[in-house]
Amino acid sequence: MDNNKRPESMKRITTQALADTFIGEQIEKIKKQVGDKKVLLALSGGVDSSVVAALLIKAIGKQLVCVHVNHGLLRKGEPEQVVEVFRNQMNANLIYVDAVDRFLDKLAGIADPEQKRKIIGAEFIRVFEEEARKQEGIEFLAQGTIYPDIIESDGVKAHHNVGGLPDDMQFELVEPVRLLFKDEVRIVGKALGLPDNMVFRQPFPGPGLGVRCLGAITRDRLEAVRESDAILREEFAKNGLEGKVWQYFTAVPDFKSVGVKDGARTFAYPVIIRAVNTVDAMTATVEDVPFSLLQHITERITHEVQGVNRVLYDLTPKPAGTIEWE
Ligand SMILES: Nc1ncnc2c1ncn2[C@@H]1O[C@H](COP(=O)(O)OP(=O)(O)OP(=O)(O)O)[C@@H](O)[C@H]1O
Repeated sequence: MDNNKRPESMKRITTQALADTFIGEQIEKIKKQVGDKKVLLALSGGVDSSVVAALLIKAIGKQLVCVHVNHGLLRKGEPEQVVEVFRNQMNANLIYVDAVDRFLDKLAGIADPEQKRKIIGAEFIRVFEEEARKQEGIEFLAQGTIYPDIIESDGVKAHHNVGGLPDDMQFELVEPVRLLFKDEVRIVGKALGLPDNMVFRQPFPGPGLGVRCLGAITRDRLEAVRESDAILREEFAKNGLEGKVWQYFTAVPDFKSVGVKDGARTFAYPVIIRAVNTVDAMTATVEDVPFSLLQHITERITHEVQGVNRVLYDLTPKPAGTIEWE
């Protein structure tokens, strides 16, 4: 049987009951595959790796070693939430790596988006590899590969997660959600007791806020992206747009403009708001956000976020613009 093909008889997981059955089956499978050995997992706090972590914790408890890398490019509150949910609530074996300085030092002065992405990806593998080498007796690597990853890689085994590890570090893979579609992964995550804001999280680029802090990343602009993004998310949630708008975020360009505050001249950065809807990410339309809400968000960002004196709303559909700015 082709392990990479979803059997036609497999029912779409649409209810908690179906999710519970799936969870029960996977726990048995994982126990059988892993035995008393140790499993390593890179845990981003995104839906896929979080669901895999929760499943494995249920199946093998502390035999799972989760590694969460804080590279400084995560959204506000995310690294804290990973620690709270997995270490404090689920009692998981979680290694939290503070690699903020390491990533930001490597990225200093790098303005080209492609180069930024490459540096972030390569540094992530390096940090993960270092942590893996500190562990003894790891035989398995768990991954949040999902069915679209397999379909997109055309049946070739998808090492979508931590591909790039050196040859002497090849582990047997544990991929319990590999035959599931995203909506099913979310239902399974909910059945496993993961918080809604983790399970129904909007898509987030791999390089994180790094590609929303446009041009060469600086700490002040990165904080401006993180804080303005948190305000945008809070206001969208309060005003019924969370779960309705497909993706929304802020970006901060690397130029300043003149403004005025308390009667004095300012020279500070603008924040760009983007809020789009799409079916397949190939094209996207701009959300018609109520003007009064945009005004309120502008008021909050210009008052609460350091070093910002303007807010712009990106009205560009895809095409001509892409969803992300970099
Ligand atoms: N900061 C991080 N710390 C630990 N692992 C990470 C981190 N960022 C990414 N990963 C690992 O790389 C995988 C792929 O990351 P990517 O950002 O492409 O997200 P994804 O495919 O949507 O998965 P997820 O929903 O788990 O984030 C993640 O599933 C996770 O295993």
